[in-house]
Amino acid sequence: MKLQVKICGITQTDQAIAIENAGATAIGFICVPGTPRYIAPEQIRLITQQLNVERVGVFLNADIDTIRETVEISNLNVVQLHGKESPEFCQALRSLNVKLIKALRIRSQEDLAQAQNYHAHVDVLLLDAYHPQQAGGTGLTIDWTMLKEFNPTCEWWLAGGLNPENILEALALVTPHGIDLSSGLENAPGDKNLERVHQLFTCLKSYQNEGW
Ligand SMILES: O=C(O)c1ccccc1N[C@@H]1O[C@H](COP(=O)(O)O)[C@@H](O)[C@H]1O
Repeated sequence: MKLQVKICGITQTDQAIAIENAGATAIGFICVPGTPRYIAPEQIRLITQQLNVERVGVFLNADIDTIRETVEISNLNVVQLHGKESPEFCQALRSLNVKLIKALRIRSQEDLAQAQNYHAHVDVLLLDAYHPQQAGGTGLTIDWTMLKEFNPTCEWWLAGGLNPENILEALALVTPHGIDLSSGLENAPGDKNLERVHQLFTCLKSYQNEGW
């Protein structure tokens, strides 16, 4: 199966198109007001109407009505839940008919064990690094050696501090179905560095050529 590559925290149309052309399979938008990469639904729509790949909205403890309205206005087809949303909440979101990603912030095997409560209710489990104050986009990495035995019954994607310098080291230790990158490809929050994006896809070509 081809590795899924989500690039998150997009705020500019030209960068979104360049990142899609570079090989991303999903483009992510931060729908969390008050955070540095936040982008309003009407602005997201202007970008998503130009895209042909998956269009992901990232939410943090939002209610179902807010998520539904944002999905409709923004023309999203994937929802990523990055807060303390319960398995029951994930199940309720199935009514929206979007692909559902649940992020778990991992600092221990106990955090990882939470995955078993979610895999029946979502399409993808996304493992991100834990930070005591910030919900995401922290640039912190997970201790990848903790994930060696991780093998849920649904797809799983790796996130947290990935960048062109460390991606091959991570993928030598674990074999996720997808990867998700944000701050490791930025000039500043919300402003992607396209040179680093191209460096990433050059690294990934060598990974795919090795038969993964
Ligand atoms: O990026 C943000 O600002 C953000 C805000 C609130 C929730 C999630 C957020 N980003 C997610 O964080 C991970 C990893 O980011 P990084 O590569 O470590 O910078 C990614 O899944 C983003 O969707």
